[in-house]
Amino acid sequence: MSDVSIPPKVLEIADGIKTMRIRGAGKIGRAAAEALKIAAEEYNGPRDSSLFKKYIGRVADILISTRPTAVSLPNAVMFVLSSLRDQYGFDEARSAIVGAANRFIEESLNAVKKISEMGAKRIKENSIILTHCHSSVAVNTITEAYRQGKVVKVYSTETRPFYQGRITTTQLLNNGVPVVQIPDSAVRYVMNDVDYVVIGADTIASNGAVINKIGTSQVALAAKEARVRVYVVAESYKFSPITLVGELVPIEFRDPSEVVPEEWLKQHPGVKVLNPSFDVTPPEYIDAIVTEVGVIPPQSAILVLMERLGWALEKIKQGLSISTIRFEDLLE
Ligand SMILES: O=P(O)(O)OC[C@H]1O[C@H](OP(=O)(O)O)[C@H](O)[C@@H]1O
Repeated sequence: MSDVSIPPKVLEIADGIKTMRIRGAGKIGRAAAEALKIAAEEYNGPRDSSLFKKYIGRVADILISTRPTAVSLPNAVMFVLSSLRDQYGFDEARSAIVGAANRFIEESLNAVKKISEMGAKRIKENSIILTHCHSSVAVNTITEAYRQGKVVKVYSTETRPFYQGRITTTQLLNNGVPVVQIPDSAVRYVMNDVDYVVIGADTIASNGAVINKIGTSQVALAAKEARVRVYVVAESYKFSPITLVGELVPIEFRDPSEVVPEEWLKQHPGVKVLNPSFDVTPPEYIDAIVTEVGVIPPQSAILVLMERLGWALEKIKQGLSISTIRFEDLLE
């Protein structure tokens, strides 16, 4: 069965996520849904539902293994796969995957729009905002607040080592928003000037802790010291069901060459480099999380999990853990 080949476009998406050509938690989730859709449409094996499900499971496993931290990835995959029913024949199974993938992508884009509108409402006139890394939800929220005439300036951190902050800076600039690029180390220096920190999230734990780009917790610490409000803008599929049963969110560590050039490392062979991609900001450092289902205090994260990801909780209760799951074995 493993002979049924996986379409090159699907492998290209998986590689794009791994190498961060495709990045940003929401985009990763939508790309995974798109990949499952392509895999279903271009399946060229026998028209047998159990072989098809096993093949889709194999694709799901490849997608999930690309990056570990953003829960939007496994949540998107689980959303699409949970459309399969035991009694489905081949055609039904194939169209269930395509339909669910389309639904995920559409609902995801709608959620981003809704959050931007709700988030912009929380910003007062004449505000100075600081953002960290590149979150498409944060960029949309800030842009919407700017269109409503509320934003006078945005500080955008460069976000070493991958410099996603430069994407934020150029996107805001293209949207007409006055933006100032700062190095990450200047966050505390400017914080007394700032009215709001607006950031995205890769994963939100059931206790309201936010896992976001490395450096976020330092930004939140500086904001707390200066009594600046911190808003997290994130879709409900960024809430992690496995954290409800005590599992930790895995933090991704990336290659040392993102931090220092390989040439420099060769010249200094004794130097060890640590390159964590994400950190954890505790709920006490966050004023509100803006989701498409409402604005909540971080301590209410569990309610979003119950309301939006009840289907995933059912699977977890049955003993499934997304971090150890192999969809290929499951979908026989
Ligand atoms: O979904 P949106 O809001 O676009 O992004 C959410 C988060 O995803 C990004 O991770 P990476 O750059 O893929 O490591 C950043 O940490 C960003 O805050």
